[in-house]
Amino acid sequence: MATHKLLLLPGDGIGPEVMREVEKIVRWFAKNGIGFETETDLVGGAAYDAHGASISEAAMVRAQEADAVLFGAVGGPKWDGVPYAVRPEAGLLRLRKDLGLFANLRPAICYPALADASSLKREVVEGLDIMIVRELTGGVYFGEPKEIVTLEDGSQRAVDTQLYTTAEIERIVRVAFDLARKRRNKVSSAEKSNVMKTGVLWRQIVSRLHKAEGSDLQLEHVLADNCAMQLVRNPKQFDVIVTDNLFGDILSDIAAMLTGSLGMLPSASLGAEDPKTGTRKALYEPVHGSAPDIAGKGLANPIAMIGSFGMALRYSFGLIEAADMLDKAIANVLASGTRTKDIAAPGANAVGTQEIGDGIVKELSALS
Ligand SMILES: NC(=O)c1ccc[n+]([C@@H]2O[C@H](COP(=O)([O-])OP(=O)(O)OC[C@H]3O[C@@H](n4cnc5c(N)ncnc54)[C@H](O)[C@@H]3O)[C@@H](O)[C@H]2O)c1
Ligand SMILES: CC(C)[C@H](C(=O)O)[C@@H](O)C(=O)O
Ligand SMILES: [Mg+2]
Repeated sequence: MATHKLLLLPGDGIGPEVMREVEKIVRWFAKNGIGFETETDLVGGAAYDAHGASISEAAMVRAQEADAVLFGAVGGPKWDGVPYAVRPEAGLLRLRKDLGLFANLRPAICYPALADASSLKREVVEGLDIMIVRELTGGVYFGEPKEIVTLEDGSQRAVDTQLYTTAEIERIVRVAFDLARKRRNKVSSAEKSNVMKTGVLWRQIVSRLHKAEGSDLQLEHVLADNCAMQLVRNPKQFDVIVTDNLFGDILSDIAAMLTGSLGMLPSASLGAEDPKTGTRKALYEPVHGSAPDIAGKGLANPIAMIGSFGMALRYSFGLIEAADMLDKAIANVLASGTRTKDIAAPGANAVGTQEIGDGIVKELSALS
């Protein structure tokens, strides 16, 4: 039996709570013929408290050596005063950058049972299945200079730099084109070419690549602010949305609410394929954060985290049947009315984090 090496980085707040539920799923698959070898390490505030850094060098080595990293969430008010370079979120940014995880796939799928849990009307979201492809290692998150400078008069000036190169744009657009070909053949490219030079370059490159390599696909350019509005007005017009790091961060939180809750959206962060081995570095994490307002109460929805493991089965291990089965198990649990508070109907009884994990394990057994 092949054994897949997983590094689990639960992190802070609800991170460890949702990771515990994934571990139940991993154990179920291990018992049923898909072997996983897991290691666990610290990241974020938990790593800062232990080592004074938001990820240790040893954990970075483990991440480089793993077949896939499962990441919970980092951050929280406890670390508000921590210096920028070692704040909890820096650990996540370092993992993305050092592992070269430039392609962040954030699927927003409205499960049939949740069409009434969305912020929007049932008919607007029923059957929704869109894929946001977010560039993850460039843009304003990493551009230099990035600093706060104190001026002569004692006042300060803060600078962040939005920077993109041709190569960075080309590789993320190719990921979006490839995904669209397996879906509904439509790509919407979101930027702000009306005010940003990076947006102008982005649009030029998307148009050029479309002509040269993607003429089988339908392409539209959409300004990012309009894209945000259209996601709320009529999200089903989209198939694949490709966008930069910051716009992708914001648009995916909007998309999450179309599916019922931020606790529903999984993600895959992928590196380039190694031509020799055909493998790629990968990290899987929910789109949500550490949710300090509900942490420690057993209320967190673990489906975004469990769905992220499903993406690992699909994208890192090519276990499509297992991934489909996990999706079906999630859909069945939701259809049975078992819901955490964030997706429960008003007035309906909600269950806790653990009941969702247990319910999904039970469904997996029923389906197998
Ligand atoms: N990938 C990450 O680790 C990540 C992502 C986003 C934010 N953060 C960090 O998390 C901290 C808190 O940020 P925030 O409050 O702005 O965003 P958040 O995503 O943690 O929470 C926003 C809201 O969504 C709710 N929510 C989030 N996940 C949920 C879940 N699984 N089930 C039910 N409800 C859920 C929270 O209760 C909260 O009301 C910050 O330090 C931020 O930097 C980390
Ligand atoms: C925690 C933070 C650095 C992160 C981001 O901004 O990319 C988060 O919001 C996300 O969506 O993954
Ligand atoms: Mg975000």
